Amino acid sequence: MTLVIERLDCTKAGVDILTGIGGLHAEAGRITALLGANGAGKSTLLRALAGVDKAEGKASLAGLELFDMSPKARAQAVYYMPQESAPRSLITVFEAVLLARRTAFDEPLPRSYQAVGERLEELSLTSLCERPLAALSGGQRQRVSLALAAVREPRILLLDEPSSALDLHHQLQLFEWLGSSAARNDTVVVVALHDLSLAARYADHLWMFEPGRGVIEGSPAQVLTTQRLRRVYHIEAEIEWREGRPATVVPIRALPPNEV
Ligand SMILES: Nc1ncnc2c1ncn2[C@@H]1O[C@H](COP(=O)(O)OP(=O)(O)OP(=O)(O)O)[C@@H](O)[C@H]1O
Repeated sequence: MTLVIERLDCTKAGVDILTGIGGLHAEAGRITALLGANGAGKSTLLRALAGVDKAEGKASLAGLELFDMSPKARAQAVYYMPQESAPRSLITVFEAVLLARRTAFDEPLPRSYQAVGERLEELSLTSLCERPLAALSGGQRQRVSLALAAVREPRILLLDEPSSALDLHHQLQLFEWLGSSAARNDTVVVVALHDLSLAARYADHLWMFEPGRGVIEGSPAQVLTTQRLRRVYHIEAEIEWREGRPATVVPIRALPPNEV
């Protein structure tokens, strides 16, 4: 199963944010990372796919035409997790995740309890399940946001910088969990990321905003080149390879405009 974006255009407040984006694929069961500089349009692309931002286009997954779906069906099939983490509410972690599950599934309560328990366990949140959302740290709230997303079991999961508040242990744990969860559930997972080493290591496929070319796609080995990092991020960088693929991107220095 593959998400295919044939074309996508998005205008906000009279400004063209995305024009002529197309020719993009994201295979189910794999992690696709979405890369690009600040303001390139990563969040807008994910929000447009989810129907959160108004956009025109043609995108499909196994015969499902995203832009022809009712808002309700689209909200069930495609979930967008924003950069901001779960709200500082007084309901507990368990209640919040259970509510998300019950909103998405009409099922017997014990089944919901089981699904919620499993997701909390997988994301190391069991010990926090009685804690109000307002009493969590930033990283803990970001992991709760992931549980809120995962428990809905969308066919397409779009994550906007899901590891920005996480310590190193939880970053690695998140991407390992994401990879196995995508494969187990045959979910299309697209993750907007600034950390190129995480993208190199965990993504099978990359989409990258490149000035003048829209969004290009390819394997980490095809996309992550030092020349392209100069053009996209205006940096000098070294790329370390392990087992035939880029493993770590080491930023060396920010380039002044006359060197890009
Ligand atoms: N409501 C809006 N009205 C006008 N322009 C907007 C609006 N929202 C976003 N933009 C512009 O759209 C462009 C893309 O923004 P977007 O948030 O998608 O970028 P991004 O790649 O996710 O950036 P970042 O890495 O900083 O999160 C930016 O230039 C931004 O200023």
